[in-house]
Amino acid sequence: MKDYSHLHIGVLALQGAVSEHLQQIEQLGAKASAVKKIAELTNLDGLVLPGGESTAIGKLMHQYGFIEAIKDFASQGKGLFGTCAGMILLAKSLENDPRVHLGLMDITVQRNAFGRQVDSFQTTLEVEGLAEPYPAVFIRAPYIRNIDTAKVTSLASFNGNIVLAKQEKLLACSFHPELTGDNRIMKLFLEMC
Ligand SMILES: NC(=O)CC[C@H](N)C(=O)O
Repeated sequence: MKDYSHLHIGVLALQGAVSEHLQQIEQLGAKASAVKKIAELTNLDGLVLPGGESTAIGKLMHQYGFIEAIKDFASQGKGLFGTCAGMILLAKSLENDPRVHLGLMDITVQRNAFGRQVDSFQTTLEVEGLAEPYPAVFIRAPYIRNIDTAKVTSLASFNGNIVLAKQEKLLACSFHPELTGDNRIMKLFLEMC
């Protein structure tokens, strides 16, 4: 197994699925910390923005100064991985919502994009760079409507919509990679960090 013990990855712990991410990062051999204050960003190599409720997380991020602090973190070349609500937080624009939170990634994201009937589901995805299909769990998930193709690379699609994309050291996915035992997407992120 590859050694990631030199990496220290944070998980933004304002709301949402935090502990599963911490476990997955540790499973891969990196150091993992829950981040509740901006001072805890110091010395991290990367940060996961977890799934949850993007409006709630965004509000708390504004309240605690995380918007500026995370933009600054990204400008230092540190990695950011937005999963589900985290993808919404990274997006430069939202299709069905006037809000922009971090606005770091050149993608347009549609919230709750799969509608009510298929609220939550699991499927397998072909992912660029992975030899075997990846089991992906979607929970009231967003997807990417548009990317700036000069800057962003699509790594996986589902029914013609992008659900995993990368832009330099930013990674965003629609699904919850922390909810299956399969840590290959997290590993992709550690490689970027
Ligand atoms: N599982 C999730 O993170 C859901 C995201 C949520 N629907 C939102 O808009 O914030």
